Amino acid sequence: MRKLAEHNIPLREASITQVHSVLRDGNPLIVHTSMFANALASLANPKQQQQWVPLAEKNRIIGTYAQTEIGHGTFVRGLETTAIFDPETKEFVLHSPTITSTKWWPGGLGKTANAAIVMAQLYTQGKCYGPHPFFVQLRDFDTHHSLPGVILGEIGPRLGINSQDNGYLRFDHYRIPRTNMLMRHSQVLEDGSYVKPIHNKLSYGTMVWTRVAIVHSCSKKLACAVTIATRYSAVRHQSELVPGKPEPQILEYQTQQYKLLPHIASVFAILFSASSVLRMQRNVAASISKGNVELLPELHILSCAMKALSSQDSTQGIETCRLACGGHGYIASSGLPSLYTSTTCTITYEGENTVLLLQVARYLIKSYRAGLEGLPVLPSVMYLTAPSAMHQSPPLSNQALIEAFRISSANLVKETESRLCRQFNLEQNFHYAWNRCSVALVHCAELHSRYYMCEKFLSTVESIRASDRVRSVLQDLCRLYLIHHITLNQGHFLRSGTLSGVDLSTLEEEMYELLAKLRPQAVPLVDAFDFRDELLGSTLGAWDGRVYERLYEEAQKSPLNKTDVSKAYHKYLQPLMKSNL
Ligand SMILES: CCCCC/C=C\C/C=C\C/C=C\C/C=C\CCCC(=O)SCCNC(=O)CCNC(=O)[C@H](O)C(C)(C)COP(=O)(O)OP(=O)(O)OC[C@H]1O[C@@H](n2cnc3c(N)ncnc32)[C@H](O)[C@@H]1OP(=O)(O)O
Ligand SMILES: Cc1cc2nc3c(=O)[nH]c(=O)nc-3n(C[C@H](O)[C@H](O)[C@H](O)COP(=O)(O)OP(=O)(O)OC[C@H]3O[C@@H](n4cnc5c(N)ncnc54)[C@H](O)[C@@H]3O)c2cc1C
Repeated sequence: MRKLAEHNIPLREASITQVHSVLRDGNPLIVHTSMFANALASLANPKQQQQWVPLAEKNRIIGTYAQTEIGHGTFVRGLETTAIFDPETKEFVLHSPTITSTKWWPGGLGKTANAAIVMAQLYTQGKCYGPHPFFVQLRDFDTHHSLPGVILGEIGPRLGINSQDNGYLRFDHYRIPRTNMLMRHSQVLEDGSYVKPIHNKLSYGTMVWTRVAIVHSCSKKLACAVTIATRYSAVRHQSELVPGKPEPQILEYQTQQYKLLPHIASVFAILFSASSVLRMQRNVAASISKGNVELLPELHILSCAMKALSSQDSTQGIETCRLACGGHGYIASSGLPSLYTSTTCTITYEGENTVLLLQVARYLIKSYRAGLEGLPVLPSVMYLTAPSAMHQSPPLSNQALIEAFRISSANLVKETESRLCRQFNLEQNFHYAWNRCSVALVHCAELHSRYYMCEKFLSTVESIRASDRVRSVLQDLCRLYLIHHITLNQGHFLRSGTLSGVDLSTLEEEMYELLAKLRPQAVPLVDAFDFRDELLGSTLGAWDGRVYERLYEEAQKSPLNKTDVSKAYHKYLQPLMKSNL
């Protein structure tokens, strides 16, 4: 927190800096500095901001974002916590009517936070207006005791991020002033009348913002993992490449290069996509403050798409890096296990990936249908019904590969939409038909999202200001990324007829050449991420390459090594040895 102040970084931007990486296994303040700060900035009106932001900036108020309940995470409209307006006292009464309405998961909620943005079903004048955000004090600001009517606790150990206190929360007819409803977009007036927002999903804004922050953080996490695994692969010698010759660095094996280099490329692909979504988010935020919400759906879809892809790619990439380090990848001091456990949760939180991809698919199908009818569609999906430009680029050039992605994605959407129509004719119910097509719909969303990421990677590399040599390495990396993802998705390209079997063999051949060409760049590329050793926190990935010494030194710190003979020997082992069992 001192570093944030020193560098003049506003609280709500902390999560897209490296500050949180210092505490890699999560920390109790992360939701305070990210979602809570953002919710105040984007959902509170100016008066409320004056009241709470300075206190949050000074960490007098420490907040969390309490939305998910035991019974509902994905289906936000199904939340059960109620906030009923009482016009007599001009207060909202917060209540948790059922076990399933218990708030569950919020980071920092268990022991750290003394306040929360609570999402609850708003009732006024006898009508329910759906989930709305409320500023709620949970603990006394001086004693930190939970307040009467607030029942709080921690949910217990998790797969990872155990340095955070994820919590539960229940309300027993707990009263808060009317003015604690975050009123930037919708309001309840003193007489209880409800004022609608200009777009009914504006109260979901903090989720959109966090999804964008997650994309950024995923590129950092993956960058840490590839740095560790690549440096280690340059230090580690194993087996014989040529019988009788010295053991080579494991990075010499093509299979090892295939494990690492595509993920180094992926760091850039995610990072460039994150920058592009972040730019869009800033534009949309500026438009919203002028009352224009036209681009909000596009931002929602893009942030869902990029959050889903980047969390999946970084999680898989980190696991591949861990496996690429053999046995030493399994030891905690390698840093890889905690990178994995603190990244795999990004697949689930802030919108479970399948669910987010289905949001993207819904948008693709709607846009495809609108395009067919000649109705206006937003730029990112115009290609679904726009004529192909395949023939204009030299065969298998980068541009041709991007076009192949675009056409294959459009083709898949077209095919899936027909399937949806057929299914609808059978079922006579759109929702059942949708469910019967949902695996294919997720594939549509994945291919579209991959197309976007490839396109961003290529366009950024083409426009980046860099020396010719640096640009040439990035171009090779980008080419590797494109080919790698084409080979992983080859079925789609064959089905759309954009690439032939021969094309795919040619590309595969080129990929193997690229692996060899990029091998000497692997260490410089990860060194260029410029992580300090303290930040990587890895015995395998430190700058100086003293892997074995560091592993040995770290082992000395094991509490079991404090004494030669452990207490357990006297208590359990010796009796067992003497028992003749
Ligand atoms: C946080 C910083 C990250 C940095 C991390 C760094 C290090 C990591 C280390 C440790 C960190 C550990 C933890 C801390 C980090 C983060 C904590 C995570 C916090 C949470 O985990 S916090 C809870 C998040 N919980 C969700 O994420 C719920 C997901 N569930 C939903 O989000 C919705 O429920 C949805 C969208 C599934 C359905 O919603 P629905 O049922 O209401 O809507 P419906 O499907 O009917 O759609 C009607 C029309 O609204 C449109 N629409 C929907 N949403 C929109 C939006 N936002 N903007 C504009 N339009 C939108 C549709 O596109 C459609 O449009 P159309 O009609 O035109 O088709
Ligand atoms: C580490 C961590 C930190 C978190 N921090 C917070 C926090 O700070 N604040 C907060 O409010 N919440 C937080 N959460 C909760 C998180 O946002 C939810 O867990 C997440 O949104 C998923 O919801 P769920 O758990 O209800 O899963 P579910 O929705 O029950 O998902 C279970 C399965 O059902 C499937 N499914 C659900 N709906 C559909 C559908 N419509 N179509 C197809 N398949 C579907 C999913 O794909 C998944 O396979 C956190 C969670 C974790 C793990």
